[in-house]
Amino acid sequence: MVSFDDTFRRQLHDLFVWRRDVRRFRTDPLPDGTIERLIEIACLSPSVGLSQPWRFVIVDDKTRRRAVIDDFKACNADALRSYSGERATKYAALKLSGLEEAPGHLAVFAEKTDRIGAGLGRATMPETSEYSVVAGICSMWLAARAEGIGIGWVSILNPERIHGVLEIPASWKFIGYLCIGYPQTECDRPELEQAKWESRRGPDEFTIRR
Ligand SMILES: Cc1cc2c(cc1C)N(C[C@H](O)[C@H](O)[C@H](O)COP(=O)(O)O)c1[nH]c(=O)[nH]c(=O)c1N2
Repeated sequence: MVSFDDTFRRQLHDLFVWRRDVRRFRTDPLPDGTIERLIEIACLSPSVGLSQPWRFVIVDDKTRRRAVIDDFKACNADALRSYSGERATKYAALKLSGLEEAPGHLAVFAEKTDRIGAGLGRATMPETSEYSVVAGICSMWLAARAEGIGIGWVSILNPERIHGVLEIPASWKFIGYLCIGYPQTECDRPELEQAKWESRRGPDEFTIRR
């Protein structure tokens, strides 16, 4: 049996508050095996029917990394064009990926056709495969922060191009691209809040009763 005391619960709460989406990384390398260990933690996460649909691609190859960075730049330029006025000025000033500096790159996919789990829980909601993979990413995100490692999720990418760059099986669905490394700074507020793009709102705004 394992039990958790108040001290642990307070620390866990601090972990939730202090986990950040990190875009500003130090360039020093991660100790060998760090990403593999974070993947192990992700694999402890809940998944629909225990289907474990997560698929991880550690991207070390410089040419592929460069192609991902180029894709980010193209997608980010497109995104900027969708804003105008003050929003466009603000958007242009945001740093929305740490792809250039982060020592670790990890692409995450969902395999929706695998027989693991025998389809349990997915018949009416096939999207639960993707939800399961996101649950895995969240575990990894928190576990990393507990060791002072930052993760930044990059979604400003073209999934088809990422598939091509990484030569990924067609049945894997792209979920997200993670930058992993040591953060330059720590903060208890999202960077988008600090940049006055959006602010974190209270749960009352998102909760109803029936
Ligand atoms: C699915 C998904 C996709 C993205 C993100 C998150 C998630 C969950 N976030 C990070 C996002 O901006 C961030 O989580 C919020 O701003 C809240 O900040 P903290 O994570 O609390 O620091 C994110 N950030 C960024 O700079 N570039 C990106 O492309 C994305 N994409």
